[in-house]
Amino acid sequence: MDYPGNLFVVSAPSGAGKSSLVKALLELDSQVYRSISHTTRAPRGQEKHGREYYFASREDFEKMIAGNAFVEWANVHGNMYGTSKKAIEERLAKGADIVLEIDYQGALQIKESFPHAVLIFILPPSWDELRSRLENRGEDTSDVIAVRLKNAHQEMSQVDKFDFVIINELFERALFDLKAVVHSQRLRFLCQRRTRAEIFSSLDISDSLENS
Ligand SMILES: Nc1nc2c(ncn2[C@@H]2O[C@H](COP(=O)(O)OP(=O)(O)O)[C@@H](O)[C@H]2O)c(=O)[nH]1
Ligand SMILES: Nc1ncnc2c1ncn2[C@@H]1O[C@H](COP(=O)(O)OP(=O)(O)O)[C@@H](O)[C@H]1O
Repeated sequence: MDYPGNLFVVSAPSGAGKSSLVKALLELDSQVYRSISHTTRAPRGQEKHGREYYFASREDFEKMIAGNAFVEWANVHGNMYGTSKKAIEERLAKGADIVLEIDYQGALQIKESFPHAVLIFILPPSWDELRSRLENRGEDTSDVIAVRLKNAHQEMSQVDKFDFVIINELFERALFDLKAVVHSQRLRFLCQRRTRAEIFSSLDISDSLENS
């Protein structure tokens, strides 16, 4: 499968700041869209169906798996999460850039199906900071936080399978790094994904290089 749009995958342990960073990126960059995943997790306080996630029953989620509706899915912290084909294929085919906020299992599945996908891993500066971000977010019970911190060890051990690592210590610095990755991929895209004729066809220099 190959598409003209760029596909960015952002993974991180819970609380590292991936949702905040992706949200800030989208506010600054109108050419990038966030894919909305399906999940069996219950909505948090402010979350809305169709905005943060499509919230689904386990039964409906399993029907979607059986119907081959997902490009990737995984069980994360005891809930099912998946990216539907519908969520990304139409937009990518139109040349839009898509960002997926998914776990490392999903990220690795995406790389298999979309070798051009750019995998970005966000790390917190320390365990203490990760814990305090989860606690201060105030969305999860202490049991849920404990599971997420425990799973963070396994998740962080996957970091070397990613193309880029961003340390989210100072938020603005991490956002700058994320923007830099997106920007550099757009520039690289020209050479990676287009023939020379396609690159030159939009430029005045196309004729002079035709026979070289
Ligand atoms: N594989 C996969 N993981 C997902 C998807 N959507 C979200 N996740 C991951 O599931 C994990 C839990 O997400 P969430 O419940 O929103 O909690 P948070 O990470 O604490 O914000 C995170 O690692 C997400 O990146 C998806 O469509 N596929
Ligand atoms: N660089 C940062 N410094 C301090 N707090 C941060 C930083 N980045 C994110 N946070 C806060 O940490 C909490 C977790 O961030 P969030 O984006 O929800 O993480 P994730 O999506 O990875 O679970 C939120 O309350 C967020 O406002």
